[in-house]
Parts: sequence; structure tokens; C-alpha cells
Amino acid sequence: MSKQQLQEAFQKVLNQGDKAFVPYIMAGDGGLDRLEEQVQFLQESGATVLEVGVPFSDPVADGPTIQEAGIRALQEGVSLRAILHKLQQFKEKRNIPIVLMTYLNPIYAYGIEAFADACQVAGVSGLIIPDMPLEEEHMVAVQLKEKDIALIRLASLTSPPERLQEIAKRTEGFLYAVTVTGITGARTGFKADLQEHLAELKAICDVPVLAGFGVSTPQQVKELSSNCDGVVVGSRIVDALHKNKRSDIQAMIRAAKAGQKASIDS
Ligand SMILES: O=P(O)(O)OC[C@@H](O)[C@@H](O)c1c[nH]c2ccccc12
Repeated sequence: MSKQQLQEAFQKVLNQGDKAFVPYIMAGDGGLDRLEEQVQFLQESGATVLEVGVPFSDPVADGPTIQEAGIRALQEGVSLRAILHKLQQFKEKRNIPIVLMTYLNPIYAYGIEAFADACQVAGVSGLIIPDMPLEEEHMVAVQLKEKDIALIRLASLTSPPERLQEIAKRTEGFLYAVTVTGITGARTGFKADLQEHLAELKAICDVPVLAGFGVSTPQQVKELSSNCDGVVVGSRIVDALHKNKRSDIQAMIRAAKAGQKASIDS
């Protein structure tokens, strides 16, 4: 059911000639009580799928904006357990698939089986676990498969071709194409052959390929979408939610969608 929810959500936008837009938010930034309303807002604003981050004390892949959001959430006392419980509470009210992004440590602390179970009960459709290499994923992958939860793999710029093949083959839900060598956060430019890299990933992957890391302007969204199925935007969304600049987010999603359409037409 959950993997299918992801597939349907992507198919719907792609069949319309649109591209996917996946915002990332940090659960508990501003207090966990705000999560339901934030999800509602992004759903209504046109997000295809939503990535929900779990705050962690040692977020090795994250840049300053997301690190700070994580610290704020941890100060609110937010835990993985509390996030899953909250997601479960308003599960029936949302119609957007949720992908949870968490480092491996909180999953181990929770217990893999109990975690997979709680994700299913909470209506989580997929998982991103950035510090879990392919070689280590077996145990978690088996438990998630049993619960029909997609394990979304990340393709990095530095992976050799055979490894990218393997990642593209194994990934479920979508392939997360990391666009930079480094951490999350807004940037001004991407490396020259990124478009080629995205096109290569598209060619070897059967599920949608989404580009993420450093995407923060409608122009970047438009450029990157021309060679893949859509984008993930984190830091820009986290920052705007924190500063309560909601119209900025709406404008960005609108412009992004228009830009993506234009990139298909041209
Ligand atoms: O913040 P950015 O640069 O827009 O990047 C996306 C991102 O925030 C989100 O997908 C994410 C947040 N933390 C991560 C850790 C690993 C992989 C992905 C993520």
C-alpha cells in the first residue's frame, strides 16, 4: 500500500506533464503540535510527496539551516517515537505520502522491527537513511520490505558507474540524486556536468529520479527538472517556515511548477 501511494503520487503529476516537488521539513521545529498544520499547508500548496526529517544530535549530512532546525526541535524534546505517534494521529486526514528521513542511530535505538511496525501504523510510505551504505542495509531493508515501506536510496556524485547501477536497481519509491559533493543547504551553482549525470541516472532507473541538495530557487528547480522527474527542496522551506514566510513557499512552489512545465515545453 505505502509503496503504491508513492508511485501513484508521482505518476499523477508526471502524467499531467508536470514534475514532482518534494519539500523537506524538520519535524518538531516550532513544536510538534505544528506538524499537522505544516503538512496540511504544504499539501494544499502543491507538494507531491513530503519528506519529514527526524532531529538528531549528529546530523552528518546536514548544513547549518537544517542543523539549527534540528537543534530547535531537540530543545522542544521531540523524539522519533513522538513524531511517529503524531503522524499516526492525523494519518486519515492527509492525502500526501510521507517519507521519513532519519539517521540510522535512532532506528537502532528504537529497535528495527518495532520501528518498521510503528512506521506502518503511522502511515509512513518511505524512508531515507543517509548514513546507511548499501553494504549495511540488509537488516533494515528486510524489515521495511515486510511492511511495504519504500527504502529510498541516495545516488552520490562520486559513486562509480557500477555502484550507481546497483543503487538505481535497488531503490524504491524514487531515486534521490544528490546534486553536490557535500552537505545540505542553499548554493549558488552546480557542477557543469550535473545535467549529464542526471540524464544518465534517468536512463538506468525505472522509478522517478529526483534531484536534491542545494536547490533553493525556482530557476534552479527549472534547470534541474529538465533532466529528471523533479526536485527535493529542504533548507529553503525550513528557513521560510521558521520565519513564517509562507507566501514565499507558495510562490516558490507555484513558480517551480510553472518553470518545470516550461522546461518540458521548451
Ligand atoms: O536542504 P537542501 O539543500 O535543500 O537539501 C535537501 C534536504 O534538506 C533533505 O532532503 C535532507 C535533509 N537532511 C538530509 C540528509 C540526507 C539526505 C537528504 C536530506
